[in-house]
Formats: sequence, C-alpha cells, structure tokens
Amino acid sequence: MALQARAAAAFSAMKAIGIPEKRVKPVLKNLLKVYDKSWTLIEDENYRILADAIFEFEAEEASKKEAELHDESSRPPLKRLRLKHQEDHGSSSSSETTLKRLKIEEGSQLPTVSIEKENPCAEPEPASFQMTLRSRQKEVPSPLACATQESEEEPSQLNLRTRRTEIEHAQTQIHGRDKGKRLLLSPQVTRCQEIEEPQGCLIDNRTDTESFPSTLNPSIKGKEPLPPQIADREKESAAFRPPSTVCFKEPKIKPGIFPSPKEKSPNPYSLVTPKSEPFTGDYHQLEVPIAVIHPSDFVRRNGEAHIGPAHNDGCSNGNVLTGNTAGFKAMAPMDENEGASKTVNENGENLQLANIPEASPSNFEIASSSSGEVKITLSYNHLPQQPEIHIPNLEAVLKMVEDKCLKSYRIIEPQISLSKLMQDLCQSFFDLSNDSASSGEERSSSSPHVSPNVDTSKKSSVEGAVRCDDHDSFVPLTSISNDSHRFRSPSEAVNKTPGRQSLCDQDGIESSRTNQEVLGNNCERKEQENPTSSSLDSLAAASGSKFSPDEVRPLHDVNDISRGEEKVRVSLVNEVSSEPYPPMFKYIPKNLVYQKAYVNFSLARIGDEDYCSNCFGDCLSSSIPCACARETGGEFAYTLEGLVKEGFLDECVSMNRNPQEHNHVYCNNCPLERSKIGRAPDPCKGHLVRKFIKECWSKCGCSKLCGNRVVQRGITCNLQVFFSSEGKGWGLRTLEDLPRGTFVCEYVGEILTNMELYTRNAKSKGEKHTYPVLLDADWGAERVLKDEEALCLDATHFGNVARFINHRCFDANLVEIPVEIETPDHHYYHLAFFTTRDVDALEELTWDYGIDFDDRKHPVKAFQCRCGSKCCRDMKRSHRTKGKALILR
Ligand SMILES: C[S@@+](CC[C@H](N)C(=O)[O-])C[C@H]1O[C@@H](n2cnc3c(N)ncnc32)[C@H](O)[C@@H]1O
Repeated sequence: MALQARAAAAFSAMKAIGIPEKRVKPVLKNLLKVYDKSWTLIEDENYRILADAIFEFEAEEASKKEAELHDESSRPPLKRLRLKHQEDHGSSSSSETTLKRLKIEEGSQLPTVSIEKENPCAEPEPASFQMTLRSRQKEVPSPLACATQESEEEPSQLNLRTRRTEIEHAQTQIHGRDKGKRLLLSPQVTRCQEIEEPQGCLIDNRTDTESFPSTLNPSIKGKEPLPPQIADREKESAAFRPPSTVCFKEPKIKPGIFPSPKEKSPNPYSLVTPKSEPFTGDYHQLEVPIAVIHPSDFVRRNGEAHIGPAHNDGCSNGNVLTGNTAGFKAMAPMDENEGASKTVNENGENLQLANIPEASPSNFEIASSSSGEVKITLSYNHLPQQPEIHIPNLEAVLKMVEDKCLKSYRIIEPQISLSKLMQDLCQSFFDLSNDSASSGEERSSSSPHVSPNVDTSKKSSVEGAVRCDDHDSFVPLTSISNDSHRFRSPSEAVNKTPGRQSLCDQDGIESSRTNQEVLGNNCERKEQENPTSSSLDSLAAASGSKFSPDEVRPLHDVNDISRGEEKVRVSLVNEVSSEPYPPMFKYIPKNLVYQKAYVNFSLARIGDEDYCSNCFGDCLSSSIPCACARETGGEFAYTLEGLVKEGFLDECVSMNRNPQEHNHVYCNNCPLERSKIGRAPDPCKGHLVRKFIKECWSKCGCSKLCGNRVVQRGITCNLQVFFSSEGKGWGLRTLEDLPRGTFVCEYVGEILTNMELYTRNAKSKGEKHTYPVLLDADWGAERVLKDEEALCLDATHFGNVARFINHRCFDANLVEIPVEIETPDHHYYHLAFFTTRDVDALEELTWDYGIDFDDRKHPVKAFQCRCGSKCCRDMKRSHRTKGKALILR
C-alpha cells in the first residue's frame, strides 16, 4: 500500500476513536522513526501501538504542564490539572479521547466502531481518571479502570507518570472513601450499569492476580454520609453518565434475574459474586447489583420482595453492602472477615459466595438525600423453606417501574428515572422536615412528629376492619362516610397535620373524629385477635401509635383509587360537595371468594371442548373459529378492534332492557327463594337465559394477546370516580371517548353464596348503599343448585370501580354481559360492562340495575331513583311510600 494511503488509513482509524489528525501526525512521525518505517508494526492490532503512543505522548505533555503549574497557588491543584488539560485539548475532545481510551484498553485492542460525539460521557474528566488509565496502560496490559473521582486527599502526589504501586495506592484512596460510589465491570459479568448519579465509574477487568487485596479497602461501611469533599466532587461531575458504549460485553448472566444462592450453593446464606472478583468484603467491586438472600427474614408477598422501611439502620446486622449500581446502594459488610465459598451459577460461571450470618436482614439503600439524612431502603428477606427464589436485578426493577410509569400510569416524560424520583423524594422529605423544624412550637403542639420509619407492624384499625373475616362484625363502612369528617381548605389541613403533609396537601382534609369513633372498636378487636392479617392499604385510616388520635389518613388515594391494582390509574374527584372520599372499601381487581362459595378453577374441569389447545397467536385472525367460539354460536363475540360485535351487543342490550321478551327458565327449587331465611319460599320467579362471552384462557394455545381475551386483561380505559351532582352519590365516568361495544370494567367483589349475602344484609340494616349482584346464569338448570353454587358478588367491602356505577333506568350506556374465563361452570362467571353506544369523554357511566321499584317485599330498601331517564321506572314513585329493594338482577 502506498505510504499516503497507509497514513490516511491510520488517520482514519484514529479518527474513528476520536483522535483528530493533527494529534496523530506528530506521534505517527515519531513512531515511524522509532520503528524504522515499519508500518506493519504500527498497523498491527488495529493501530494499537499508535493509539498507545498518542496517549502516552499526550499524558507526558500534560505531565509537563502539570509540573509547570505546580507552583501556581491560585488554583486548587486538581482543578488546575483539569483546566490545563482542557486548555490543551478542549474539553470535548479530551473527554472524547478518554472514552476512546476506555474502550481500547478494555478489549486490549482498538475498537472499530466510532463513539457518538453527543455521548453523555463526553465530559471533562478529572485528573485521576487519566492517571489511572495511563498507568494501567503502561504497567497492566488489559485491566482498565476509570473513575470520575478525583483524589483530593493528596493532590500533590498526583503524577501522570505514577508507577503501578502509586496507582494502586491512589486507587486505594478512592476505594476507601468512595463508599458505594463506583461501578465495576468484570470480564465475567459485564453488564453495563448506567450510573444515574455523578459518582463516577470504575471499570475493572482485573484478573484474580491483579485484584486489589481486601486490605486495600479497610473501611467500607456504605452507611456513613459521604464526606463533604466527595459530595462536592459528585456535583462537579454531575453530568457524567457512562453511556451504553462503555458496556464492553454482553452479560452472561440473565438480565434481571440472578441465581439464588440457595439453589446453587450448599450454603443458602450467601452473597453471590463473580469468580474473578475474589471475595474481599469490598462489594464496590461487584459489577452487577448485589443480591443478598437472607432466609430468616424474608417477607414474601405474592412472590415479590417488598420495599419498606429498613428494619434497622442497615449497619447493625453486619450485612451491609456497598456498591452503587444505577443509584442503588447495597450496604457493605461490617464484618469483612466473613468467609467465602465458591459455587457455579447457571451460566457455568464460578461464583464467590460470602457467608451471611443467619439472622440478619438484607437492606439495600436505593436512594438518599444529598447528605444522607433521609434514605429509602429496600429490604429483601428470604424464608428458609422457600425453595426457588430469584433475586431480581435492582436495575431491572427500576427499569420495570419506569416502564410502568410510562405505560400504565401514562406518565409521558420519556426520560423518567425512578432512581431520580426517589432521590427527589428523600430530598423533599429532608427539606420539608427542616421547614417543620424551623416553624417552631405551634406545629409541634398541634401535630405529632412523624418519623420516617413508621412502624408498619402496627396496623390501622381499618386494616383490621377490612381484614375481618367475619363481616357480620364489620362496622358498616357507609356509616362512617358522610358525616365522619369535617373539612377544611387544603392549606388548613396541611397546617393541622404536617406529619401527613404530603397526603393532606393532596386531599385537603382532616378528621374531626378519632379513629376509634370513625372505625369503631369491633374491628380493632378483630385485628388484635387476628395478628396474621397482613398490611392492606397504606392509605387507610391509621391508628398506629405514631399518630395522634385525631389524625386520620385518607381513606383512598385520590390519584388512584385502585392503589396500583389496575393497569390504569383511576382518579377520584369531588367538585360538588365536601365529601372527600367514598366510604372505605378495599379495592380488589379480581373477584375473591368470601367463604363458602364454590368456585373451582381447576384445569381438569376444563374439557377438550372448552379450550383451544391447537390455536396459536390470535384466535380472531384464524379463518376457522376455534372451540372457544362455541359458546357464541361459532363466532367470536369480539371484533378485531376488541369491541363486542354489533349483533351480539344488540341482543344483550335487548335482554337487559326487555327481559320479558327473552327466554327464562324456572327452578324446581330456587336457591334465591331458599335463601330467604325465615320465610316460606315463593315459587321461582324465573331466570333469564343469558348470552355469554367465552374468552380463551391459560389452557388455550393462543397468546395472551389473543383478541378473544379482553375482559381478563382488565381495565384499559381512562376512568374517574366522581361525585354526582344529581344526588346519586359517587359515580363513575370516562375520561375518554369510548366507542360502542368497548369493555369498560368488570363488576368485582367478594363471591358470596346467597345465604351468606342474605345473612350479611340482614345484619347490616341501615346501610345506605349495598352492592350485591346475583350471578344467576345457571339457575333454573335441571339439577338443583346447591347453596354454595348459588352465588353473588358483593362489592360493599371489597370491590373495584364498578361499585361506583350508578343506575339508570332503561337507556343506560353500559350493559353487563356474563363472561366465562377460567371455569365452564356457569354458576360462576365474570360480569363485564360494555358500552351500549358511543360514550363521550366525561359522560357518567350507568347501568340498569334491573330494579323492580315496585317490589315491596325485597329486604333491602330501594333508593329513590334520580337517573334522569325519560323512561325512569321510579318516576311515579315519589308519591308512594318507599319500601322497595335494590336488587341488581
Ligand atoms: C352500586 S352503588 C353506586 C355508587 C354509589 N352512588 C356510591 O356513592 O357509592 C348503588 C347506590 O348508589 C345510589 N344510586 C345509584 N343509582 C342511583 C340513581 N339512579 N338514583 C339515586 N341513587 C342512585 C343508591 O344509593 C344505590 O344504593
């Protein structure tokens, strides 16, 4: 190749890694001299020698300038070095170069891909970065380390010609002080952890022999607030975000999942560390979020770790891990002499296992205020008898929540960072707590101090109340609603209860009654009797010892009454009256059996004709309808757009509006009549033969995204609970236009037998609202329905948004359609609401309860209908004595 072409190729290779021609030229010339014009040597390994030489040359130049600057006393030494460096190369180019160097060194060869200029890493790097890098270049062939931290303790010792020993010493300084502030990548596990904060990044490819001995990291605790100078440094490098280009290799460990040491190790109480990271007690060195599995203290809720207050300060248990991976800080071991053992993970990699004392919980610090006063920790505990546990990658957890914010909660800020949110939370908490402290006695007398570590073991009486298994002793919740609060303006409420400020800010309420008054004593007692009842609603009224008796938490979260149980948030507003919340109930997204109801979801009960094993993907797109279309006459009920088909919907609406025009069946022994205890049963009044939708389900071969799975996917519309201005109490409305046939929500509640409902109703006389719906599709069947098969749904105490749907005679915009999902038994089914027409945003959603306002015998009094429909069945009723029943079909 011609000389010119070779030179051009060299320039272009260097350019690819960000080194401009003018910086290459002098070095290249020199090299050619030194190598006696041997281009082959220079071209070898993709111009590695050339790149090295450039770096070396520049480092030496910088070193000279550093020496020159040494005497200058006006600038702080480190700044001086950096400034000088910037002067030499311009900030952007220098940082760019540094990044390229990172890549070169990591793989021991030049990268062939270019790095984007707008790389967020392209910030001026501190001097120690260069020092470490260059020294490793010279003395340690492949390992690489980068750190944004500057060694401020001994700035004068910084010398770009530092020998390896000096470097290690300097690194020790960094290790020793930057608790939880670094990220290390090793060749074995090289998943890049993007660092949220400016703490910097250390990337390490050390082999066993090169690893820093544990003695170099003498005091890793991870819990102490950072020394101020470190905090300052963090600020300085605030813009530093290692980009994905700093990831060197694909992770070998499954992202998001880490093998449970319990599975892989003879010792289940172990920390997992990669093989090439000898156990030193310095968990800075772990390049992946550290998972600590602790058997003795694991509180598992539905298979998930829970985030909650730390059990203690995180240090006292002797299992504090340090390391900052994308904003998470696990807390470093107090006892660094803990032993280590080896095992092999599922990827065949050797893992170092560090023993953990049995009785210590494992806490991960996930965010904190800037100076460490306020912290959010995640505690992860593990019960020894639980066999298979995968500790999720904390980064993946954050990512998942961030995705959720984007998708489910419709937070549209694409750059949302959960870690940042949590840090803001800590900071705000700290700021507010300082504000309170400064505002003196006035507040302290009227409101209790709230410690961030609320003792969650002390459950509120409402929690207890809701968990009362026996609803007979349940305090009627409606009785605490309308008159149980006195309201003030939001600002007054804030002043009154600063400890609950964030809640009261939002809701602007305070209670004028004590918890006991509001909640009654029965359930308090029940709660004591039932210590196993788990924590329910953190926003429920509280009676914990940390709150004064007159301090009541909001009954509901106005931002999302479902408390995250639905895929969408369901907000709550009252623009009409001062009633801030509906009466207390527990939001559940799916039906739950109360006690005796017979609901059998077993796979074995689903016969061959009841599922589509041979389907694949979307059943709706198949030319031949599958077995699941059988219930709907060989045609699916849904359109490709997920709406109920016109004809099917028409029929359902007609059945609802004119039931007398449709087929009925009559029981020989009607369970409904049977349930009227103390009365001779009347003859069966007949049951409508209902149309059903049958959805595909888990036993089917199709995908979860199959078009014949609508109701089971849950609420997807934007809904809002609001206070109606027509005297109907709370109602439900849509916040978006809904086309005809749209699935809105399911009617969800406790599954009760009719007997149970009857007993419950008999004991809850005087309740303003009741929320029962009969499930009567199988009634009138040839066989006599057993009591435990005659079911209803009661949403009074446990329910979802559907419990707010008000009644409208005749022309309601919703119709309920039975849906078969998990069981072919039609004595149990889902009751789903679909729009009967196009519904505009902000329209109230209504449903015809099917009330016979003339039924004077019904045990539950009917309300006076205010539906406003021209066809209201209760129009004439105003002159009559009331005494009618609310019976929902
Ligand atoms: C299933 S709840 C609906 C939600 C209820 N409005 C609330 O505030 O919780 C049924 C109760 O709402 C009230 N309601 C529903 N529809 C009504 C209507 N058309 N007119 C008057 N009250 C109605 C009645 O008190 C009824 O017992």
